[in-house]
Amino acid sequence: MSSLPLPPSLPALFTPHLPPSSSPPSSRPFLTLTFATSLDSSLSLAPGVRTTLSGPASKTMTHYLRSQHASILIGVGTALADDPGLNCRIAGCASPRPIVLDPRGRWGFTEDAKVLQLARAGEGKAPFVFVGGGVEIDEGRRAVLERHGGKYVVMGTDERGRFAWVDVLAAIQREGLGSVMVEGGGEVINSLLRAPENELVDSVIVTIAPTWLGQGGVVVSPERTGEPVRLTGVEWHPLGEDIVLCGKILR
Ligand SMILES: NC(=O)C1=CN([C@@H]2O[C@H](COP(=O)(O)OP(=O)(O)OC[C@H]3O[C@@H](n4cnc5c(N)ncnc54)[C@H](O)[C@@H]3O)[C@@H](O)[C@H]2O)C=CC1
Ligand SMILES: Nc1nc(O)c(N)c(N[C@@H]2O[C@H](COP(=O)(O)O)[C@@H](O)[C@H]2O)n1
Repeated sequence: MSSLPLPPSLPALFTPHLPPSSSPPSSRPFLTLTFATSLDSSLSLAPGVRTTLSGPASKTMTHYLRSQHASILIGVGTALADDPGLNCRIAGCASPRPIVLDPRGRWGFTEDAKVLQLARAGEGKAPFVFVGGGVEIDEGRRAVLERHGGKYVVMGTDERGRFAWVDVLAAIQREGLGSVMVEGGGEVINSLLRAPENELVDSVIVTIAPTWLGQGGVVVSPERTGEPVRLTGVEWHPLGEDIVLCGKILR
């Protein structure tokens, strides 16, 4: 796979919004919430449809962000829709450990999944798949995952079949992963942006693409469980034709 060139000015712009390179031991991983959105707050044209929003410059930024996190997290909806690679394609950069939230065990991957192809090629890492306690794990699939260096992690779920975000972060911490970049999709982002879960978010980096996807898309709009969720300490960085918004959630 061809690698992306890293513009020398890029790291300095984003370092203040990324996990600190050295910090005292923390009780939970540093969490960066990052995604690309349209002007009408859509992540994709429709559920299950892979949709390119980022231009080349902001896509490179996303790969730089991947290199600066120990792990990258998506929901199973994104795994099924996008068959993503979840690696870092900047030459010489480390790739994060992919984590897929799959409480009901819906991800029927084979070894042709892009993330596993990349792991085999030494260009990425195999995923840790977080499944609910009631899931009957397919032993063939477990073997495929473990052969590539991945694994299933069994977690407790709430009455709606969801993981509590504090439990997800505790499990990530137990794996020795000190930071996580949450990339999507809609359900994952909306569940993390609502109060009180949004207290777990350390940094927000959003690529805004100059496009309206129209109705029917997967929309970022969290349930209103408290005050409106506002960012503070905001910076806007134009990258190509996109603009990248960085900030912290106002407490
Ligand atoms: N533009 C962008 O940056 C991105 C776009 N996408 C797009 O988003 C779409 C997928 O979004 P969704 O359908 O909303 O799927 P999703 O990726 O948010 O996955 C939803 C599933 O994840 C699991 N999940 C979510 N939150 C959970 C929690 N707290 N505990 C346990 N399990 C949880 C559940 O099984 C749920 O059904 C795709 O079309 C994809 O292309 C995805 C990532 C980034
Ligand atoms: N930053 C960004 N811009 C877009 O336009 C996107 N569609 C996404 N999607 C996310 O990236 C994953 C694909 O990753 P690979 O290129 O296959 O490694 C996709 O699954 C979404 O999480 N991101």
